[in-house]
Amino acid sequence: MHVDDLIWPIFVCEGENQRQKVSSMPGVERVSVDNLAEHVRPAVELGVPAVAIFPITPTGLRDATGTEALNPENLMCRASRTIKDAFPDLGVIGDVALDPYTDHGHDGVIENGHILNDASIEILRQQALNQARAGNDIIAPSDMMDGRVKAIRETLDGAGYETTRIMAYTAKYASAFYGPFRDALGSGGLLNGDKKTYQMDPANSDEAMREVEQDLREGADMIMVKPGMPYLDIIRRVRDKFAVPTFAYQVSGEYAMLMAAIENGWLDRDRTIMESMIAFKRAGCNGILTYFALDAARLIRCDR
Ligand SMILES: NCC(=O)CCC(=O)O
Ligand SMILES: [Mg+2]
Repeated sequence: MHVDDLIWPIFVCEGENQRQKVSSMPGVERVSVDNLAEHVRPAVELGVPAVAIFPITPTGLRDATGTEALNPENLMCRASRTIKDAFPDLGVIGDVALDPYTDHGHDGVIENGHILNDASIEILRQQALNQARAGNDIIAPSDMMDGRVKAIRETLDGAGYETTRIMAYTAKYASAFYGPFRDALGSGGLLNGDKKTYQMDPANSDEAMREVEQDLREGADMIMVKPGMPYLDIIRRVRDKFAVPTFAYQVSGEYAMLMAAIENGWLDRDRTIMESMIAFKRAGCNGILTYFALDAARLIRCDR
């Protein structure tokens, strides 16, 4: 386990001098762009190689097709430029999906209650390009539409962003463990229905193999399994079958669950955090997206 294995997800909000607590994720904050460089400085100092930005779009900027996702001045783009200006060597990852921008909370566009796969992809490819132009090093499509990796790769290559990498949220399960994240983004109350027609069934493990095969064929550089701890078997299957760079996302619900027990004194903080990290490595992960990234980095460096 190395500090190099860690990716820190961060929440960015509008306003000035904001640092808002996320009640269901103790220790996690939403930070405004003016505070962002200070916020990520410890990650840089600890040697964490990358952050993943999650913007909180004000309700008034959300609409049915996620128009704000394509705005070069949106929160994601301003956050990305701010981080890159302050710390050019810190990797910046941007999610591509419409859920932070839609008024219905779905990852794509909806018609008569159904997600429109191909119409969504046409927007997602432009969203990816918008983020690449802002300086994101890695585009991380988390929408789960079929064919989006190929479309995004073609769009990036066509615009001269051949070196912008794609980390595909490939095996993203329709999970209850995302609850606190939707709380952090303020999208929980907005969501109409559920995401089961495009995210995966937790009972299905073979489908994850087909999803990985497809995303790799379409040009994904790295693939991700999400959530993390309840899906270690999927990570192991992916590593054994494909031996490609594989990442896990230890999601908000996993963080909330561990923090709740830690704060009650029911679990030992440091040992629990590190054991959860080591479990990902043992399962075959090359990297871990985790809200514990700074804590884990300090523990690894033993300078807490
Ligand atoms: N696309 C990013 C997420 O959905 C994160 C989920 C979580 O942390 O619960
Ligand atoms: Mg897929």
